[in-house]
Amino acid sequence: MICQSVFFRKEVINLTNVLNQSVSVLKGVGPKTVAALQHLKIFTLEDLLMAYPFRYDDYRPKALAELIDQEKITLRGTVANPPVVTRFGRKKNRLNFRLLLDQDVILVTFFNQAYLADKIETGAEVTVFGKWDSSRQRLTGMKLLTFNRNDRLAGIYRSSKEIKQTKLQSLIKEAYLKFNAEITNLVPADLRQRYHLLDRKQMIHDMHFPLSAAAAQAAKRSAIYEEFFLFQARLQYLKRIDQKKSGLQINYHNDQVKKFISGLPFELTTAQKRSVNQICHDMHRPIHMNRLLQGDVGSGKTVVAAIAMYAAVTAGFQAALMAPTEILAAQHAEKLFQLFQPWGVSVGLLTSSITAGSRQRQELLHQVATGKINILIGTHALIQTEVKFERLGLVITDEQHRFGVNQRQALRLKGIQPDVLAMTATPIPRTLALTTYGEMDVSLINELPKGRKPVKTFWLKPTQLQQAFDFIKQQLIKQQQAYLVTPLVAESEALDLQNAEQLFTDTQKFFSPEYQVGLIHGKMKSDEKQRVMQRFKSGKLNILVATTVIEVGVDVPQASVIMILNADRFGLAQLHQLRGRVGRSNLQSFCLLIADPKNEAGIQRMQAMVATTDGFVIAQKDLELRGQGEILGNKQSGLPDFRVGDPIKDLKILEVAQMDAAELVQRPDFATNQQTSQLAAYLRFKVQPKLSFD
Ligand SMILES: Nc1ncnc2c1ncn2[C@@H]1O[C@H](COP(=O)(O)OP(=O)(O)OP(=O)(O)O)[C@@H](O)[C@H]1O
Repeated sequence: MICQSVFFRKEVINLTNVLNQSVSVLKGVGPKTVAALQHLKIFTLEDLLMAYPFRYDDYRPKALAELIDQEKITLRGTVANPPVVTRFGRKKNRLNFRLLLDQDVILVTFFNQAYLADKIETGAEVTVFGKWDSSRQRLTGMKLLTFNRNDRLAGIYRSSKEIKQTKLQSLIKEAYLKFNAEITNLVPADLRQRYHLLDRKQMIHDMHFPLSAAAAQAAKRSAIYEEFFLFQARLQYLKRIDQKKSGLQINYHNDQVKKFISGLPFELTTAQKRSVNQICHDMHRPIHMNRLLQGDVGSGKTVVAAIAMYAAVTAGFQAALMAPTEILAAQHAEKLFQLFQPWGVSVGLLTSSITAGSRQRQELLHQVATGKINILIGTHALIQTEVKFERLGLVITDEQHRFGVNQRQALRLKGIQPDVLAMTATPIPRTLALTTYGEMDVSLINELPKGRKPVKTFWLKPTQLQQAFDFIKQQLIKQQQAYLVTPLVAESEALDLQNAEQLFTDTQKFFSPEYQVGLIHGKMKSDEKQRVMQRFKSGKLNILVATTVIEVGVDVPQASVIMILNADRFGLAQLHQLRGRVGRSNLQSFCLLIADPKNEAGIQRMQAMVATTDGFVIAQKDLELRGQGEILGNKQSGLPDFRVGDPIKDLKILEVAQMDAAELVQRPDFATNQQTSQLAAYLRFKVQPKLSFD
């Protein structure tokens, strides 16, 4: 029995390997085509087979009576007169001929395809795909088809300049014809039966070459389930491996950590305490920690991270903190420096503006490598190969969805199994959180520090700008500070900068000479930005005019008002982040949204912001509104890219597939059970190379 199952597993892996071969095994696929396919994220035969069409063109000839106006259809008939080519404009032409269909005659027009004239002979039968105009009884030809009795729905794929539609279609066809025997089911039979899903081979066939629209639809339903199921299974499998693997045991000094906590200028909230306990418990276990710290803006994640880092240092380890922007890295470094100085913990800051090869950089790297620096903070500069730690025990990533999985893995590579803590303020609903962070354990900070007052939010029209300025002045009189934010409005960065500069000038005019105004934007050099930020923090500047560079994490508790111009240009998640820059102390804070939205979605976004300050409610609303019109900051949700499934539109399928995958993969007999061994082998194969750094 044991022998059999081992043999069975080996065979499965071999089969998996066949489809994991490079596309170069196909006829006529040389290095150029390989490179072109790679741009479309197609590397292996399996990628090619799973590069599904985004729509279908119907190549089955229809009868005139069946046609609907403006529909793309195919007609087959006899050419009634020789084609006439008329030239117009500089390089344009039109080709007209009449097509006889039983008793009816219709006009066919091809634009700028005069070369087709040679192929259209009077009396010959032709098949034309095009757009039907019923009022003029005219077909605008798009394609002259070579008639094939088996023609059906033709898949239309995402193609590129380097690799054209027809080439892609023929490659997929070839891959399917040659290798379809290697396609094996990954979703176990009982789940396929339960949801009436297609066999995988049939599904892939019908996704590419469906016999009917209904067949394509059924295949798509199965493909969406499979995609979500495999995604989640992979995350769960990673988690399973992580749980089994031995990790670092960080024997921190409990008394020292307690002392450190009681030395903080405030009492931790219950949610912060709970998170600290969970993190410390994980670190102490000889099992690898992979935890997500989720908390709304201003909920106090940073101090929790600081306690974890301090704990690691008391056990003789180093810790690293990776932030998404230089401003944020510098802010963290400054705060942690102050916090840790009395405790004899050394903090270093490494960013790309400390230039390569400079003395300062060499010295810092040396101190990190020899363990003189206990805590290193930085941007993605931390993952460069030149950075070597003496004894890295804990890695923290801030706003982790901004880092790719590879970047996170590269940082982990730097220690021997360091524990990992990721922090995020993105309040995504539970189901979607599972999709993004499914392989992680989660600590949730679901309360704000005591005494915090919800930020009062007002929506004003651009004509009320004067009133807004007056209101801001009242706050400044009370020694408080203000942010004025302009979004990226124009296509060109230069124009955006002009907008910010204009606002800066207007603001100065209004508030000078009593109040000092600063300007910060993405085009400034990083040390310049930091200087401006520093002046704002120290209170030398009363107002900071900013583009969205201040969006994440900036912490200036004395700032109590934020005004956002053209607020309807932002997505809800981004507005919530921006608003989170105020309300970070006991001061009553205000958010003024200046907007004149042009569409319903914009109006609803403004209303949602006024109605609630709860990040989870905002996130839910964001999902509902998504797709209704262009919004900036769409990428903020941090959701992975799927090929066929849409995690928002297909949320129901996502939920079911996630639950099924999680349940299956965590079963003790997952790898050996006949039902799931195929899937286990597939996951092992998919996951293994990526984990080589472990
Ligand atoms: N328990 C607490 N009581 C009072 N103040 C606190 C508490 N915890 C944190 N703070 C303060 O609240 C402010 C916000 O905390 P922090 O910067 O850690 O929030 P965050 O969760 O990282 O926010 P964001 O996601 O917006 O960056 C800081 O000034 C911090 O010193």
